[in-house]
Amino acid sequence: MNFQLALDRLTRDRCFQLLKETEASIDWIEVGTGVIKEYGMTIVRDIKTAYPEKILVADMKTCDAGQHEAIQAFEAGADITTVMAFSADRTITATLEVAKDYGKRVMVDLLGVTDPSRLIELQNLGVDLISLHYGKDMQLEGEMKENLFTLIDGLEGMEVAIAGGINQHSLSGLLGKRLDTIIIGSAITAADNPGQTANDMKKVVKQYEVDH
Ligand SMILES: O=C([C@H](O)CO)[C@H](O)[C@H](O)COP(=O)(O)O
Repeated sequence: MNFQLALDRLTRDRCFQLLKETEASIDWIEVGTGVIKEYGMTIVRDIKTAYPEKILVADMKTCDAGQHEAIQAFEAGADITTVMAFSADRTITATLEVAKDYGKRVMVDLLGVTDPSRLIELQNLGVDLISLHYGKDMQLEGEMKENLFTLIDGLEGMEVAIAGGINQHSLSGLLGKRLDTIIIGSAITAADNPGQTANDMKKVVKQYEVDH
């Protein structure tokens, strides 16, 4: 299972500091939407240059102009760019086409999607990587709900990531689910000791994999 660190609402210096402290525990680095809005594609480029061996996810959250934004992300060095599942099909296919040209990938963000039939449509469009997402603002109303998983009931042939306020307490409850990537942001980035927290959380995941 991949462990993805989401860098959100942070300064550039803090992003690099956090990466230094956590790099041994993380597999994928996500440059968060707000960080990209603050610093542009330059920070995606600079992080990929500093960590070429890590998979870099540019959380573009594209919802239109798919071709242009995917080119921006991949030219900056992203391995994966994100596009919103509610976007027009044409936006999603345009993003997928660019990814194919670059030999890169697209993660489709399911934020706001409640109808499982959209998953079938996405699969028919050629999507092979999705993220279940309980948004930052939704988190103000409580923790991620179990019904998020109904979206992927019976789903096969797609890699599944999950994000949304996952912390040291909720992590273990996710490990029995059909998940390929766990995305963690503030539980690590706002921790007193991010390096230790990332290490502890990664250990829980690794131990689960050893046991199952
Ligand atoms: O995508 C995210 C969110 O929409 C803010 O841009 C976060 O990266 C994702 O939710 C993970 O962060 P946490 O919820 O803080 O774990």
